[in-house]
Amino acid sequence: MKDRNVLREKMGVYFVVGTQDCDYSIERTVAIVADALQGGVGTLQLRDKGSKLTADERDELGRQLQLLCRESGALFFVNDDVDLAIRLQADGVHVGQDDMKLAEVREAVGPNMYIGVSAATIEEALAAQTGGVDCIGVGAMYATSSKADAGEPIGPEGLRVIREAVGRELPIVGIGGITLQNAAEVIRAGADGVAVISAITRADSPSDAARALQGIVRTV
Ligand SMILES: Cc1ncc(COP(=O)(O)OP(=O)(O)O)c(N)n1
Ligand SMILES: Cc1nc(C(=O)O)sc1CCOP(=O)(O)O
Ligand SMILES: [Mg+2]
Repeated sequence: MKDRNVLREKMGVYFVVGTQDCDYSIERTVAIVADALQGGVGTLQLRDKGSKLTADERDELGRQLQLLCRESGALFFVNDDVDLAIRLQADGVHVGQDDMKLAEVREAVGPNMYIGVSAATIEEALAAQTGGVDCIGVGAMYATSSKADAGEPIGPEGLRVIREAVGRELPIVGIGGITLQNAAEVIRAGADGVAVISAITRADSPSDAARALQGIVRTV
């Protein structure tokens, strides 16, 4: 059953990943996720943008990652692919401004799946809130090399004005270029958590990186 407070808590360290972030290797992706979950990742999003996987391979990867999440008590989200989220009965699905519209996603997934939407402006965030979204991914916070079509960085000030506009109730994560060095200012600007790819996939130890991010989120 959906619970906004559980979602807010588990979004503290939100790990977004696909094989394209892990040398296009399914085994490496699974190993990095397993290690990162040990470090305290509370939400995992499968974001497969590589198109190098067959549909069956993507489903199987999703199943493996979902099982790891269940074992560690983390939430499992699917990016973009609403049908995959439904097939796996994921905890949540994330869509951007150019993906399936929020109302259609809700119609497709029903009332019990979390829906996250991307927002870079107050207008986008308020439209998502009015449409009944469960959480927002705000970005790009900083320059990122993990998403070729990320927009201009909005920085902590961009997130702060979105937080002011939507109020305290709606869970928000910052995303895009977030590192151990700048995560604190994202939380201080009003985010409930940080969504990252490279801060974990490129760390020597994914679990240590996740643990360090969790420490920052909890103490700021
Ligand atoms: C938590 C979170 N926030 C934002 C995004 C970006 O979604 P989108 O704008 O649809 O871009 P793609 O990820 O699909 O390239 C996200 N995935 N997760
Ligand atoms: C998936 C994604 N969405 C973004 C947005 O701005 O909406 S930025 C981004 C990539 C995040 O990767 P990294 O932590 O390595 O910068
Ligand atoms: Mg998308």
